[in-house]
Amino acid sequence: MTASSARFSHALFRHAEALLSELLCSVFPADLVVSRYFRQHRELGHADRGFIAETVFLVLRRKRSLSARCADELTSRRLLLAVLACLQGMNRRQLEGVLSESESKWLAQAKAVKIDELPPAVRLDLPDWLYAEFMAQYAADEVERLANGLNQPAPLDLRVNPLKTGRSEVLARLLADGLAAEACRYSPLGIRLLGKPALSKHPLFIDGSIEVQDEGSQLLGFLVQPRRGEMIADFCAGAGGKTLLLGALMRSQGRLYAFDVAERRLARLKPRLARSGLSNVYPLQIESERDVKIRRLAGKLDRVLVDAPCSGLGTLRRNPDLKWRQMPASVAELCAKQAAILAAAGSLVKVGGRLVYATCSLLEAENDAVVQAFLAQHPDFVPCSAQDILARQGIAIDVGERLRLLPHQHGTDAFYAAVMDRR
Ligand SMILES: C[S@@+](CC[C@H](N)C(=O)[O-])C[C@H]1O[C@@H](n2cnc3c(N)ncnc32)[C@H](O)[C@@H]1O
Repeated sequence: MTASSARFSHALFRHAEALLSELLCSVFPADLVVSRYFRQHRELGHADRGFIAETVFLVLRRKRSLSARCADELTSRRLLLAVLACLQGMNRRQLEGVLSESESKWLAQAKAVKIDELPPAVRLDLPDWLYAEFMAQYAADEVERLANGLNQPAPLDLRVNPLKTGRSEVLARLLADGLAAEACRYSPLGIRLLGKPALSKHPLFIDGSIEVQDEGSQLLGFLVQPRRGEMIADFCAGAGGKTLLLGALMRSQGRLYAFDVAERRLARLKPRLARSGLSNVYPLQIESERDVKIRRLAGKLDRVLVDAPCSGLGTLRRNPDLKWRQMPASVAELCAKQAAILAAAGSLVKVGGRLVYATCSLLEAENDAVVQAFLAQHPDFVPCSAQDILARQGIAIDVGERLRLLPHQHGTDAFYAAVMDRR
């Protein structure tokens, strides 16, 4: 039994069932649906929300193998019962009051299903097309480890804001507050929490000393390696996870443009900027990568980060629903967009400047293929070793030229990055 299944009650089951039913027919990302559900049910406390969210996310992660257990009756209720009994280890006595007589019999059969005998894509909870992609890219035992890594929940990582404080001060404060935390393995500014505490009211969060950011995402900022006083663009800034790090590494000196096509996302950067104490960030909504507003910057920027819109399949630990939403056709559309954005972003880089292309995808089509095509058309850009750039900043990681972070190897979300300097 997990810690959270110890909280089980009929009322919580009903909430999990209602939320899962919404999730299974929603066109919106799971995290949005879950947040909306909790806003509508303010009576639920932090621990109850934790139980409900953890349970429904586990169903989303393991939906394919759970469906194999549910056989012909695939309802939210059965998926939930299967997750609680087969994966959370709850017994009949604990499920008493929820289980009907006929469900008891069915659950015994569901538990008896031999997972090892299911086809690998079913057992690993991957859609067939994604399993085939992974098998084309990795050896079979690596696919097994990768899928298992992607099927784990992600830890909660923080990034310390060096404009406000230092990592050891933050660690000491968190420990004094009773929060289990440790320094991250690679990022010099990273802290990994060992639980999932609510942080939005913590004084260190409110005063901008910390931000929530996966350690892998932090490493992308170090690949850009911004310097004080430079002109830099975060081309796909979104809500600014990486913008804030770049600005802090610039010590708030110079000019950092935060472009994005999505006004809603850039709006979420504003309160974070206010907390961060940065004064060198210029958010700018653009119509597209060809927007005339950015043409005047052609050839003028020292560094440009392209954190490209992508399938997000490297973030399955946090967004398990993505693997059931993405399709080869949606990935093909993204690849065309990525190529167009990279070409536009590259045109802003000055001679001697740096372009970093990054995704949180695991697919070669969104990663190396996009970069190789760009390099073939732009001989003035030369690839640089990600490993060397990080080593020069005291970050020891064995990745080679292109950064490829994998959950089961590095404990981060999966990220890809290529660094190209313009000659
Ligand atoms: C991977 S997300 C960026 C996440 C962000 N960098 C962070 O660290 O929080 C990709 C972003 O690209 C933006 N985007 C999509 N098409 C774009 C385009 N043509 N030009 C610039 N940004 C674009 C999306 O709105 C989205 O915010």
